[in-house]
Amino acid sequence: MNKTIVKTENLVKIYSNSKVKTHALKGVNLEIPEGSFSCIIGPSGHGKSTLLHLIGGLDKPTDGSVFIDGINITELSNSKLAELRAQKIGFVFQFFNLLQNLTALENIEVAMMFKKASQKVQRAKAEELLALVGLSEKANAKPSELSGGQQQRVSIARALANDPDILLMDEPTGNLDSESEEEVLNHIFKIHKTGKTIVIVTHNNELAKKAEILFEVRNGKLSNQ
Ligand SMILES: Nc1ncnc2c1ncn2[C@@H]1O[C@H](COP(=O)(O)OP(=O)(O)OP(=O)(O)O)[C@@H](O)[C@H]1O
Repeated sequence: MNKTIVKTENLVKIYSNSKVKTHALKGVNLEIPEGSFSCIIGPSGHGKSTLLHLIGGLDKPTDGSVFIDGINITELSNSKLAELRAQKIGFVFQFFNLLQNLTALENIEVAMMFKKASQKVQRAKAEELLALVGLSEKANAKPSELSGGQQQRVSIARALANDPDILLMDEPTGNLDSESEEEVLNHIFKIHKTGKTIVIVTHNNELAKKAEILFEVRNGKLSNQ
């Protein structure tokens, strides 16, 4: 059994907007082993993205803790958290979030901005990652010149730029046709084989069937808790 790389303890998230309070997570405990492939499923609005964002340190819980590789990230300062996120976690979103004025290659290089490596080394790494997702010939294309599936493959390459241990994906195929979806999923499976821990929020039943671990979120709780 591999060591636990992600752990949550009694994770609670309440969004408070003026008069309305939404109890998005009501005490989630989970453990994810290093190198595993997990999916988070469940009905719309029940807390899946909230859980993923808290695991990745994109938002703070109202109560409870998130441990990444044994570090309680809920206790870190914002700058330490940003550092840990950059080193250990890659994110892929449904709508790609690429910078429109930059080429595919530059979008990947930007993610390495905070690294000390020379520009030459960063370019070589960006080229290697574009090749990994099968897009070497699109290095100089802007996002608007790429299909949805190709844009998502660039955003996966960008998420890998700092060689993170953990890849978190929020409905990575939610905006793709079935052909692009299959292509993107094949790249995700290939990346999993390199030893990365992968966690995907998805409504896609076929993808969920392939998960080694399935977490079902219902009404802010895991369905087995
Ligand atoms: N920033 C926010 N401010 C206030 N409420 C929020 C915010 N983000 C999410 N919520 C609320 O928290 C609850 C859980 O939302 P979340 O996005 O985690 O659900 P989800 O399961 O990922 O849904 P979907 O499958 O539709 O993406 C919902 O009631 C949602 O309206």
